[in-house]
Amino acid sequence: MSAVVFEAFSYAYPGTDKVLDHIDLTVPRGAFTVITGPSGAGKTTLCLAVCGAVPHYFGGALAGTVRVNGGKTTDSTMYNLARQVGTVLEDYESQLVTMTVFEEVAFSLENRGIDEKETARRVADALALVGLSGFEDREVASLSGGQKQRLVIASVLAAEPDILVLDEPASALDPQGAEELYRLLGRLNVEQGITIIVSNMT
Ligand SMILES: Nc1ncnc2c1ncn2[C@@H]1O[C@H](COP(=O)(O)OP(=O)(O)OP(=O)(O)O)[C@@H](O)[C@H]1O
Repeated sequence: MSAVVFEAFSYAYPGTDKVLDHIDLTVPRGAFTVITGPSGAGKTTLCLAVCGAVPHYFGGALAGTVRVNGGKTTDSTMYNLARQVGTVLEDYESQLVTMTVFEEVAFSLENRGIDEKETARRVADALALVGLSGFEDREVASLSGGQKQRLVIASVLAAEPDILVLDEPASALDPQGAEELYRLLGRLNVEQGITIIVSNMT
């Protein structure tokens, strides 16, 4: 079974013309896929379709289907999809909701009723994966932009998704930061077997 399959998928936001028109795309399990296109091409919308925000959050009109791990996104909830798909928005700072690094990664786990011991294990593992071990007590506001982005990646990894979607993750990074980010994503792909989908401006 493929990780993500778009089948003749078209989509318009409420009140707009089609933003995506008849997309056919198969992302095999374990792939590292880069979606490129100019500004306004629909890269963000495509990312939002994988995590289910399109159409669950935005509404709008659609045709065709998007399947994640075989199931249609429209048959699932965003909550259930979040366990399968970790999403890092281009404006990743908007995903940060707590004071400290530990709380940030623990937040969604505690909301799901995962016990303290398992939460501590997952937080430690996720922070280690992104190179933020030892940052647990740091205030989120004190981190650099790149560190904040890695914290968001750790927060979504703590849910142990098998697919990671990142919308233009390098857009706010300098060349060295972008290289480090892609090295991290490569490790997550090769060592953790996570399917990666990244959008990137051409
Ligand atoms: N919430 C929304 N409501 C209405 N139209 C939208 C919304 N979000 C995006 N659009 C429109 O959908 C089209 C595709 O936008 P999208 O953000 O997916 O493109 P993009 O390729 O990610 O662009 P960029 O590289 O500039 O971020 C654009 O014409 C945009 O104006």
